[in-house]
Amino acid sequence: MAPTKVVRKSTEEEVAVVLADYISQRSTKYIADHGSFSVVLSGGTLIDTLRHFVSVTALRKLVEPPYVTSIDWSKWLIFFLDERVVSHDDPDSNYKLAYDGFLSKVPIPESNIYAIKEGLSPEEAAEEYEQRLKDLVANKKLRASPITGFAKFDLMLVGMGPEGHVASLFCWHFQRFEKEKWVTFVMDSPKPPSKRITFTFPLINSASEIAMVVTGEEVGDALKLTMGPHASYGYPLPAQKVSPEGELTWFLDNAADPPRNPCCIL
Ligand SMILES: O=C1O[C@H](COP(=O)(O)O)[C@@H](O)[C@H](O)[C@H]1O
Repeated sequence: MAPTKVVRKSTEEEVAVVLADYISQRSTKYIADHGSFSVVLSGGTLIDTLRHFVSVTALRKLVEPPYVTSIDWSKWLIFFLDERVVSHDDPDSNYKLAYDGFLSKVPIPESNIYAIKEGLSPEEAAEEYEQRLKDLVANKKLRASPITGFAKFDLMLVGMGPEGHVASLFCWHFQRFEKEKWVTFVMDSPKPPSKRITFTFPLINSASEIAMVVTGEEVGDALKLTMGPHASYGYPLPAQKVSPEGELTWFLDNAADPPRNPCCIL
């Protein structure tokens, strides 16, 4: 396992700037390596940060020069770390948030965007998404981890909830212990809407690289627990179980991790 890196910036705006550069570099690297760049998006504040009553995604710098023209978007493959079981035009849909703030502004081919299938039950939607991932691995559109056999995504962009959840893997829910399934479902998410599908930890941790993008003071307490000296004791928060085969980089702002209490300097 590669060491964890921490990139801390004063403001969320500065985080958005370094994050765009980081993603652009990874895009170049993975396309040169195997001809495509598989990116997994979270929902929540990663894709829809409410600031001054305006929705702005942490990926907003990617849709501006120089990245909007310098990145080879035709080689990107987009997946969703978790999704709410709602229609694609529902305001709760992670796909809709990602589409409105990011995907509609860059020329990623529609056929490279792997959204949840509409009109299925949560269980059916999870099975259908898992099968689609397995087919992509079988057809060599996605790589497989030589260690776990699960799909190996190039980059996952992961947010964290104020109580330490990641994807739709919540503290007191059994889904966080899943070992076999690639994608599972949730019927009673404590954060609405209740019905969701989500990547499991074995799939998440098979990734080449994970960027944890965590900004804002609401997540400060969970961040202290996740990255502080007692991180490995007791009942770990879901965020503490993020441990990819490849590199893990935390992108933080001062609101999440104030400098007077820098729990996160490794
Ligand atoms: O419900 C969700 O929550 C997590 C964290 O969201 P945040 O708004 O607290 O950052 C998010 O990563 C996930 O995709 C989403 O469905």
